[in-house]
Amino acid sequence: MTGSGADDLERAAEAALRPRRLEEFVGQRVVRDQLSLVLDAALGRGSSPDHVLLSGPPGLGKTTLAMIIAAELGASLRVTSGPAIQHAGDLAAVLSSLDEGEVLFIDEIHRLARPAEELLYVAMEDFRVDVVVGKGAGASAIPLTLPRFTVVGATTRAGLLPAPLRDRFGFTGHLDFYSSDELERVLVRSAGLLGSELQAEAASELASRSRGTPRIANRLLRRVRDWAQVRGDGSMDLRAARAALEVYEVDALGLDRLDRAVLRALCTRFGGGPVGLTTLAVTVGEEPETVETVAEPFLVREGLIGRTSRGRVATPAAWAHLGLTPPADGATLFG
Ligand SMILES: Nc1ncnc2c1ncn2[C@@H]1O[C@H](COP(=O)(O)OP(=O)(O)OP(=O)(O)O)[C@@H](O)[C@H]1O
Repeated sequence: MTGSGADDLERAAEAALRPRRLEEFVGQRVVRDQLSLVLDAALGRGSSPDHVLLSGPPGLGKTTLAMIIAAELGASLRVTSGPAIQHAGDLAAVLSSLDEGEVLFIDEIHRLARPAEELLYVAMEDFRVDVVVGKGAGASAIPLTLPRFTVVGATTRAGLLPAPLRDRFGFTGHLDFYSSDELERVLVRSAGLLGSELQAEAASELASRSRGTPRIANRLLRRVRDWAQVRGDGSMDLRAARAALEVYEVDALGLDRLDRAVLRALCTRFGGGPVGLTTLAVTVGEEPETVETVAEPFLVREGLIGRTSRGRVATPAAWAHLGLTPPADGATLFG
């Protein structure tokens, strides 16, 4: 199976488990409560809600919430992404095709090309796009009025959004990592949707090793189901969970191969740091953005990596987790 085929299967598997309504959405209590207020008020007024910006590391539920927003509003959802919109005309075409009350989801909104971003400012504020007709001196801008719509933007890099764009969102929700208890609830719910029973001890073990991320929890659940079916007796118990985690090299803290590669490079190649993101990424053979948005948020949250002005540094916990001894001169930033 080609890479894209495997990705399609993964996406289909994810879609089957995705919560459809706000009450099915586990955790993120503050964001859910705030969002519920915005949506209920808009529904009460019979109008479109303010534009919504959702930020946070990958796999925490931004896309899921965008779909839930449309479902709660009874509106259809249009999906696009920053990278898919290369020219202002691409965005103008999407915007001018929107119907009244539709929800436009723009994933990775921080990657919008500048001209498209500036067109979006006016569209979000005034529900208008200025369509340029003609070229050079004869060119003229014709204002095209748009129906009311709601933009839901998602980003893993909120800091990259220019203030004029960020200011046009009436509600901003930041999704943070989930607790083990919350991930257990995600896992039990997903197991039910898969028609399997996940034993409590197995749920707890998987939750503690899913890096605070529902996407990872669901992915590990499917791997445990595979193991139980192929090498076990079919039950998703603690034995199946631990065996599957072993096969997929997920350690006791929930670190996967990339996480450990980053920590090991930091400690063994750079003496614990400080080292720049790009240098670290090249050493582990990944793009800097992958290391920064996929691996680091969890490693920093777990107290294994520190981000300093001079670069990334390994904490004593990182050396201990890898079973390594820090440099004798104690030169690490953390004493
Ligand atoms: N709060 C939640 N409750 C239950 N399941 C969840 C929750 N959040 C996410 N999930 C599950 O995790 C999967 C990934 O979530 P989602 O695609 O929304 O993440 P994302 O933040 O948009 O990721 P990315 O930034 O990579 O696009 C979903 O398919 C969904 O099944």
